[in-house]
This record gives sequence, C-alpha cells and structure tokens, in this order.
Amino acid sequence: MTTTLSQRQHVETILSALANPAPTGEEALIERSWKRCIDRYGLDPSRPSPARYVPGSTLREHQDQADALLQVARAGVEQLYRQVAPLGYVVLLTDARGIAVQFLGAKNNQREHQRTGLYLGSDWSESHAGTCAVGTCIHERTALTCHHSDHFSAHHIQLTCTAAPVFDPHGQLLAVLDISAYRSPTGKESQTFALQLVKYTAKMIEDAYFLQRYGDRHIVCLDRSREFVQINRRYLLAMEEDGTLVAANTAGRKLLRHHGLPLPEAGEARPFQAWNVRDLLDSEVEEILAIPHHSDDRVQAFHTRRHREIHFATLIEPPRRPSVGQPVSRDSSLAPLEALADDDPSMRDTLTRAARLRNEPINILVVGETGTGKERMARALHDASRRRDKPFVAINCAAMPESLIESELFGYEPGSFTGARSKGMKGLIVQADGGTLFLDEIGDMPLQLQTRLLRVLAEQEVLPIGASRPIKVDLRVVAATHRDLRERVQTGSFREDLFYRLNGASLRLPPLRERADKGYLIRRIFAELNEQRGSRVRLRGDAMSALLAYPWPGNIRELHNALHFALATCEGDEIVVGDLPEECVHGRLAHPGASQGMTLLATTSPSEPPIQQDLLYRALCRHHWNISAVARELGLSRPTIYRRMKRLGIVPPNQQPAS
Ligand SMILES: Nc1ncnc2c1ncn2[C@@H]1O[C@H](COP(=O)(O)OP(=O)(O)OP(=O)(O)O)[C@@H](O)[C@H]1O
Repeated sequence: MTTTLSQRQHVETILSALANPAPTGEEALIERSWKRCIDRYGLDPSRPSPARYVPGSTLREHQDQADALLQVARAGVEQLYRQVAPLGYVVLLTDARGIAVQFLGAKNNQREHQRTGLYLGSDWSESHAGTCAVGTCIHERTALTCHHSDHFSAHHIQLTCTAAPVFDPHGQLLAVLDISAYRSPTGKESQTFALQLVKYTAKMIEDAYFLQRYGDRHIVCLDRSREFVQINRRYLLAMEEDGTLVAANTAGRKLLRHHGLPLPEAGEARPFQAWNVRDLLDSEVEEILAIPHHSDDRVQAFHTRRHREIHFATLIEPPRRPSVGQPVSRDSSLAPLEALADDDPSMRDTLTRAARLRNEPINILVVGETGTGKERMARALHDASRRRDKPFVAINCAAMPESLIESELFGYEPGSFTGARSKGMKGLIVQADGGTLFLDEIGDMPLQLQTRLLRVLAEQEVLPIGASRPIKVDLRVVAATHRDLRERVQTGSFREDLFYRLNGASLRLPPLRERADKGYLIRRIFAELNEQRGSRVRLRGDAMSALLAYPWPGNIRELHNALHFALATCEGDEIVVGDLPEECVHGRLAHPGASQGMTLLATTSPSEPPIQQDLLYRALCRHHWNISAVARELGLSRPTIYRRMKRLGIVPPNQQPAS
C-alpha cells in the first residue's frame, strides 16, 4: 500500500498536535488517544493497519457472551440501520472489547466492508486499530465522532465513524454502537446529527436492557417534562417495594450523583450504599407506589430533596411482586423455603435442592457456619413437607448436659432411676413421631449416644430407659452442624455409619457476608421484629448502608441481634446509623469522611453502649461541635443530640471546667 500526500500530512499533523496538545473538548480527547497509540500501544500512524478478525469460533464465543444484549438490541440496531443506510452508513455493534458482534451493511459492498474492518468479527480495540470511534469510545466511556483525520492510522482517514457506549444497570460497559461511512463531507459538523442519532439509539438499547433486567422490580421513570415522561423516560430507577434503590440507567446514575446519592459503579466493592427513593424525592414511598392508581394521567410531580428540582414521575410495576415474607411460588407449600432467600445464587441452588428433598424419606444434614440459619432451614423443610401438621422437635446436642441427653432423647419408664419422675417421661424422639426431629450441633453428640441414635435411625424404634419393649417411630431427621463432620469421622470422634445415615443429602448454607441478598434479609428480619414488637419503626438509608457494608462474622444471628438492639434503643420512629451497635458502623467510621485516630475523651455512661458515645463524639469533633451539622449527619434532631450528649456526659470543650 502506498502512502498518499494526505496520509503523510496526517502523520505530520499527529506529531505536531502531540507537541502542542489541545486543552479541552473532543480535540483533546482525540489527542489523548493519539498519545496512547504511540506511548502505550507502540503504534505507528504511517504503517498500514489491516483489519484484524477474530476466528469464527472466537466470534461465536463473543456473541454468546453478548447474547442477552444482542436479543434486546436487535430491533434498535435494525431501526438505526434503516435510518442511516440510505446515507451510505453501515452499523456495527461491538462488545466491550471492541469485537464486532453484529453488523448491518449493504450486501453489494461486502469486499470493501471486509477490507476496512467494517464487518462482523473485526477488532476495533484502540490498542489494535488506533484512535477510532469504537476503541476510543471504550477507553473514554463517552460517545464521539472519529472523523477522517481524527483516526490515528493514516489508512482510516477516509472514514467517518460515530459511536456511543451502552452501559449495564451498574455502569459496566456492555457494548458500543457505531455507524460508519466511507464518504462524507469534510467538516466534522456534518456528523452532528449522526452523533445524536447514535446516542439516542444506544440509550434506547440500554433502557430496554435495563427494563428487561429489572422487570421484577418497581421502576420509577423521571423526566423534567410532564408531557414527555411517558415517552422519554429519561431517568430510570429500579427500586424494591420499600423504596431501596437497586439500580439506575446511565442518566439515572448521573441524577443520583448530582443529588449526592451515588450508586456503586461497576468494579467498586459492593454493597456500597443503599439509598432510598425518599432520599432523592421529597415524598413517601407509598406516594410513589400509588402513582399508577391515584393520578389521572399516571404522572406525578415531585421535588428533589436536595436541589428542589421538579421532576415528573411514572411508575412501571412488576408483573407479580413477591413482597417480603410472601414469596411468589407456583406451589404455595414451598413458600416457607422460598422465604429464606431472595436472589442469592448459592441460596437459590440450596433451596431448589431442598424443595426436591422435602418429601423424600431420607435424612438431611444442614451444614454452615454458626448462625447461618440452619435451624430456620430445618423448620422450613418441615413446614414445606407433608409432615407439616405433625411436631417439629428441636434438640441442641451441644447445649444439653451429657447426663440428661439420654433421658431427654429416649425417655424413661416410671422409677427407672433415682430422681426420675414417677410417671416416667416420653422422650423427645417419641414426641417427634410423625414429624421432624431436628438435631442441632450433631457434631457435639457424645459417642455413646451416637450408637443409640444410630439404632433409632436404623430400626425406626426407641427403647426408653428401663423399658423392655421398643416404641415404633416414624421420623424424618434433619441434623445440623458447623463442624467438619468428615474430619470428625477421621479423628474417631464421630461414627462413620451415623454420618452416612444422617447425610442422606446435605444442604449447605453460605455465610451472610457472601450472600447477595443481604438487603432482603435485613428487611425481612426487620419486618419480623417490628411485627413482634407491634411497632412501625423505619430503617433509614444510612443505617441500611452500614448494615450492608458490615462483614457479619456472626452471620444472621448477629444481624438479628443488631436489629433487635437498634429497635430496642432507638428514639422515635426511625433507625439511623447512630442507633446501630458499634461493630456494624465500624465500616462507616473508617469512611474517608470520618476523622481517624480519635480517642474518646468524654466520660462514659455504663448503661450506654460505647458506640453511642464514640460515634456521637467523633461526629461532634468532625463538625467542630456544630450541633446542627451533627444532627444532619446522624439523622437526629438537635434536641435529641443535646439530650444524648447530656446522657452520655459529653461536654463541649468550651464548656469544660478549666483544669
Ligand atoms: N432466612 C431467615 N430469615 C429471617 N431470620 C433468619 C433467617 N435465617 C436465620 N434467621 C435468624 O437468625 C438467627 C440464627 O438462625 P438459626 O438459629 O437458624 O441459625 P443456626 O445456623 O442454626 O445457628 P447455630 O449454628 O448457632 O445453631 C435466628 O434468630 C433466626 O431467626
């Protein structure tokens, strides 16, 4: 390939631009890319850069990975092609690595398409193709036109290409939509409409993907114009029924950031912060949920809390909404199992397995760290099984004194030993007849009792102490342990035959720190506690965030206790971060905004949990004892702050007695 005069001039332009870079705007963006091409990728603008294609099998892999998006995008890409084809453009959809996974172009020009790389399977990554619309869009995460000599390679300078990114609901780049033409007017402004059209179509694809991904949630659509909100749906926010925001489209994430409520971005450690729609809009969640039912045109106006901007909202409701505590299930008998988890993949697998096993005549071993909900699982298995109307008897093998286990489990005949009740006693195993016997901490059962239990399981009969005739029992045994039973078998402290008898099937519960449905569990336990106490306390977004960020070494039990503590000690009808126990806000104290290394100087009240003092004291120091600022940060009223300071013995420095 020979180098033409214009190509030589192009190389010179690049070199001189790099010597005097443009400070801002799209020019600067293009020049940044040129610099990367030279410094980072070692490309040479004068060298031919033939189109590179991935092999067919690799292309299929890329297409498979992008399949969910391709399904959703197809209609949008085709519509775009119909709009631009008469002007000589082709349309490419690439994945996030710049591989063209979809292509639409005139059939009679196929050879030229393939030669230039405007074809299926071509690689438009910046590191290979140099500055170009797709590759530079991937790098800069923004829509742009790469017009003629904006391209790095002198061999691309006849092209005009315009690309826009498509992001997933968490800000991760999914794809790039591109239109390219071989011939176009010299001026870049000729592509202004092309840029708008591609951006618009990319947004349509992104939003269609969003609506499909979050079709099971409530979606709040916002726009600054009442007339267009139904059509434009500029900002999309997916939320739980209690208003917790779970995702937003690109515009929605920008809106949230603008109001100081950033959602976690892809690549950031999550969970990060749980905001509620109430934090954005000056409204109760109930009002938002009522939009489709109470307003004439199904549009409602709201002010944003922070900037008092007016936004018009519509609401897309999920087709069937599993409300907390009332999971949707085709078979209602499965409800107790389904209520144990939301969308945690490992729990979903465990629950599917549990559902299959619930009526099988085999014993089940539930394993998981302490406090992961093993007893809950056993109870749910019982409630979902045909035995649900019969007793569920739970025995903690570790908590019961060894001397009592035998009589408690097996029962005894009248007068069979000193101290025995005169009428004898029905053992727990017999009490569980027809139902489920739950043996918690089975790993701690003494060896001698393991032998007797084995007999019960093998023969389905119990011989009470002092009795001469065994009693027949019909049992389903669910055992649980946080120990490694196989290791116990190897060290000889657990009978191998009993292990196999109990382990007809096993169900593993993940620790809470690994669960993706922490938010669901928090809301569920909170709702249960509220119900038990007859209260209607709310959990505010900052408290929810602290709870989500905490690693929960004590698992669900610790979470339960933390919520219980907060409910018992909070003032008013809202739990804020300051109401939580110390450990749970630890992550929050380590937040960059918090001052580090500060010690508690104030006198302490023995009745008050230390965190209440520490947290309040730190907040006061951080805000230079400005009570209003502290009240705002902790979500409490000023009088409450004063009351707490008094109760905790915290005295501002300017009121402390001179020493
Ligand atoms: N899915 C759930 N929904 C609501 N609360 C739960 C759930 N799972 C567990 N809990 C609560 O967490 C606490 C601990 O649960 P559970 O006793 O079932 O755990 P465990 O694994 O059996 O504990 P251990 O190993 O100490 O015996 C209990 O208060 C229970 O009510």
